[in-house]
Amino acid sequence: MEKYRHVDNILIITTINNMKMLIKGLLNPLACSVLGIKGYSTLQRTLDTKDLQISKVAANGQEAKFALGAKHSFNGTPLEISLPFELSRGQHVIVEVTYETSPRASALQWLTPAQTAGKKHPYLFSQCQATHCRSMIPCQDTPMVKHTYYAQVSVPKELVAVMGAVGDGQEPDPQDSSRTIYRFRQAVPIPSYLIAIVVGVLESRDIGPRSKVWSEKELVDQAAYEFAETESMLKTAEDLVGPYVWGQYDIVVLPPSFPYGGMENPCLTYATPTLLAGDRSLSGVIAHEIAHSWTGNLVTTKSWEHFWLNEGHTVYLERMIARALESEQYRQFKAIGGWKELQDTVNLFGQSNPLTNLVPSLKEVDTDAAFSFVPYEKGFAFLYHLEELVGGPEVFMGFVKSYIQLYAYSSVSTEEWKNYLFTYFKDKVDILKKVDWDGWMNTPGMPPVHSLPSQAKEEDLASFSDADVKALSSPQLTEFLALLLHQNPLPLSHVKRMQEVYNLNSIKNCEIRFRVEMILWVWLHLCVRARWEEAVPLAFQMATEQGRLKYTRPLFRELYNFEKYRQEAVNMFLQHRAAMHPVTAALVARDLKVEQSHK
Ligand SMILES: CC/C=C\C/C=C\C[C@@H](O)/C=C/C=C/C=C\[C@@H](O)CCCC(=O)O
Ligand SMILES: [Zn+2]
Repeated sequence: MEKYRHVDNILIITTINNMKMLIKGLLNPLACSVLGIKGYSTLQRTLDTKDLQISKVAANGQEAKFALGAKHSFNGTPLEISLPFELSRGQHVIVEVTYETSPRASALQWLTPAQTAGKKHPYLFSQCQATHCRSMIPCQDTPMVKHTYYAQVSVPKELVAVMGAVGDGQEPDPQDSSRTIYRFRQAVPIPSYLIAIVVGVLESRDIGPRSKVWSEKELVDQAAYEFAETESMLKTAEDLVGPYVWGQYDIVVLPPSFPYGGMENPCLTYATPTLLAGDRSLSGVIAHEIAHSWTGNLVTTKSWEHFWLNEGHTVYLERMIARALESEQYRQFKAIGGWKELQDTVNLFGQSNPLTNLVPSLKEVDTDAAFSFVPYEKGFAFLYHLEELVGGPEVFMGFVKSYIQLYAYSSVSTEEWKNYLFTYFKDKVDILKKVDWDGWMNTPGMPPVHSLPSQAKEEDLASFSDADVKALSSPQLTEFLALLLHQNPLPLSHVKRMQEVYNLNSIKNCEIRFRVEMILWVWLHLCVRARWEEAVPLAFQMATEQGRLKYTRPLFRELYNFEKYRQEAVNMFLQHRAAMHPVTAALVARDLKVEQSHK
């Protein structure tokens, strides 16, 4: 099968100025062969855009007429280009779009010097998944289309630019000696959501033969220590699923406003600074992002309805890496934690909410609002269930490796994945036919089968002694507290007793800034849910000092649900909104029933 069908290239020539990217994006020949073309005779080409100011379009150097279509509430505006000449089948044409981005581009967060660790220079980072690339580049903003790209980025010489691509040199900007040009090449075809750029006062440290860690200098040595296991994770993943095709594997630690734990941009994984626990206890997120180098970035979901193909397989592979590096018991421990995350999500969305389907309909649904742990943990639970049916982890990993080899560089749907599962396990078709496919794929709520190891039970909790809890490692203590979050709200007396015994509130003074971010988040969630007023100021501090959605949204929701502090929660959000990432601000506004901002 031709692996590179419809590969086209995007050339990005950009000058980064304050709050704007002035870009001349060039779409190369083959682009037009996939641009929603209705037929080779028509001259209409359509690209996705959002809040872009288009100044000029040319085709093979000839000015081309263009028009922006109807603006959608969250999907942006189609850019319709009329080519000034007829096209014949297979003909090549270069489409050149000159434009600039908006200060409110949803893919970009522009940080003032005050919001950075160094406090002297501004900072920019992009987050394109799922459909924000169109606010940065006019493109075919769908995971079913893959393209290579080459980029030339001009930035003030005090700043450094990195991208989700292999660096191709840098030199002073010939047009402005106060600026530097950085060049990048992504030679492996990728979907638009994996285009990534970070610009700031960045330093790097080598952490392996193909890996650097990047961040502001204030965090870079801590980050180098935290992510020192990267190469062993990469090698373990290669042993499991084949060669790493991307060349470089770097990690950039972003400012605390970054909304996610990590993001799998090829060659450049993004990481939240809340992973800098000081004891490498949160490196599972890096294993997750490394696993995406195969499941998600090489084999990609064809549309966001099939997102579970990216995330379910990646969580499964992440936990197989953990199994190889730690133990099968550790994989089970993480699986139990994942099942509880799934229970939380289903409780939050509602048992009958169709967005808790493994394959939801997303028609007219904002993917950011639809995002949850369902594709991750219901997807993992489903693959774990299949693993048990077909004969265990080694047998099922044979399928996963084969599926990756077959669909590498392509985009896949659930139906295609299922067809190959039946082909691969042709001697187990009778077993596979007994799977409750509709119950797993198209039914809301918890899975029809719970095949994970038994949960710690309520009575187990009671058996914990003070000494037991004090002996727990960070991840174990986090898991212990998370167990309590899944029970009914603790009485205020219990939470106060826990504070007496474990002195968890003092945890905020820990010498390493984020060491117990996760524990503190769970502990504060428990306290506010128990309506313990003494915990409220710390909860507000935690909810606003970092912007990881996994922490920020639940804390703001819990504070909003604490009647006495509802107005304070709204006021605190309004006070911090301008400094928040646009996606975080939009989602917390929705949670607190506050009007969206249109800055
Ligand atoms: C059913 C949902 C369909 C599509 C959603 C796709 C993307 C949603 C968009 O909001 C981007 C999500 C990016 C996630 C990045 C990293 C995650 O793997 C980890 C998030 C949890 C964490 O903070 O650890
Ligand atoms: Zn992921």
